[in-house]
Amino acid sequence: NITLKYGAERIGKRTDQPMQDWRNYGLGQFIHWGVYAIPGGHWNGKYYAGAAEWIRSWEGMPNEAYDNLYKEFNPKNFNANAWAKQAKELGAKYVIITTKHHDGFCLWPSEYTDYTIANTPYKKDIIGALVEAYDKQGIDVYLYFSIIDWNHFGYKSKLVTDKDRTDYEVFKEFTRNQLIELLTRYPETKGLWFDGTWDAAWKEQASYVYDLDKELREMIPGLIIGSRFRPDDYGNRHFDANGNMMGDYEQGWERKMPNTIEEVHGNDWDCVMTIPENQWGYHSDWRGHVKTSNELIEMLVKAVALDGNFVLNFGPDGLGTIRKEETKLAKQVGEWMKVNSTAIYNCGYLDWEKQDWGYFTTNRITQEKYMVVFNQPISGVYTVKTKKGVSIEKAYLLDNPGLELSIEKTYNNEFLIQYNPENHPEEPFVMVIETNKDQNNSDNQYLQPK
Ligand SMILES: COc1ccc([C@@H]2N[C@@H](C)[C@@H](O)[C@H]2O)cc1
Repeated sequence: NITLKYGAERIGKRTDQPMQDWRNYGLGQFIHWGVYAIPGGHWNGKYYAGAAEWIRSWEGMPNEAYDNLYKEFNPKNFNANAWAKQAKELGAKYVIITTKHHDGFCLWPSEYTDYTIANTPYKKDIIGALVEAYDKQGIDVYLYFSIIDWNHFGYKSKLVTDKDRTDYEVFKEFTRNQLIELLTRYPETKGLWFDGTWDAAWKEQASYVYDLDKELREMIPGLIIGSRFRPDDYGNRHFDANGNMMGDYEQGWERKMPNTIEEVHGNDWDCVMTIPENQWGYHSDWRGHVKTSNELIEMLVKAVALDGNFVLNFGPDGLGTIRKEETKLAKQVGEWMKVNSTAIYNCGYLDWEKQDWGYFTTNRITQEKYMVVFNQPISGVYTVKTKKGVSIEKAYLLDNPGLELSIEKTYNNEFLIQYNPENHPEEPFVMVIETNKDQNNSDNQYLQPK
């Protein structure tokens, strides 16, 4: 190990209640909304093939044109309560909302720039309305904040000249002011989801970011910040020069998933996922593959089975409407969650060998074990390899506990559960398994979920 002044502040997982609550969410919702939703991936009749929230960087979109779009931002269909209600029905336990994306447009009336919602025809505080609406639904609120800010004169991707450096100092104070402003205005905030921290300029700011991180955490005890925020003494993000994770969970899985528990290095982590292949902000013409509910459910279960959270993104359009494809998927996933969320909420990794039929999850509080089935074996035989001395005594469907499934124990301590449904299930289903080691959990000493 080398000595670091600005390396990982902690080795190992946080064990405080706010972090345990975060760990037990399972499913979250991402909201990407801003002025980029007005063009929705098109300009002058031309189609922008990139991610819609990046359209300002496209040569087909003059900066001048983009930077004036806010003057027509007037989402007359915006209804924060409707969004929060839909998220509740989806089964999301937390929401991450873009306060400011790379374009620098602020969805709250920041006093540190004029480029905010206050100077649009809409005028009203979008973030405040969303925080209140989601809070009312009992959904914890996290704020996305882009360090990159194309609108601020002092933002630089790299520091070359002395003027770059003096301008960047102004930008650093502006960034600090906005973050303090957000946590002051919205003290219900449970955490910050930083993005746009890959620039060389930012990677040189270990000391400033270390102090800012501390200052923000002092403002809201228990505040949760991921691994994308701080650079260490050598400009490393996510993992410091000693390989220790900085921040409270790994933000390394954007539009991708780990496949093994080893890949998550024993850390907490989230996977943030788009419904189309690569659109976070609203694009009116999704091309390529659009994920089905069963694909999204499998990603959710896979994330939970590997001790992570799955955060599904929604990109409302320029008038504040959540598009029909997203509404349909929210309903489908929500219906599945109504029946099966027992295998998701408060659940995580079970260290039994992964089998082809699907994923194991286990409730961290009750130790109850689940098999979430995606690949029904033609044989009707579900193989389960437990740990030494652990035998399966009972197996049944989560949504039909009365129907006990037959279990055979083989000579090498494998268990074969037999299940042949008369008709092919249309979506993933959950089996509950009870073992000889499952003591009566009613009096367990673990903290109860909130
Ligand atoms: C390839 O570089 C990037 C940079 C930023 C992103 C942003 N992170 C996601 C969470 C969205 O906000 C996307 O715009 C994606 C890809």
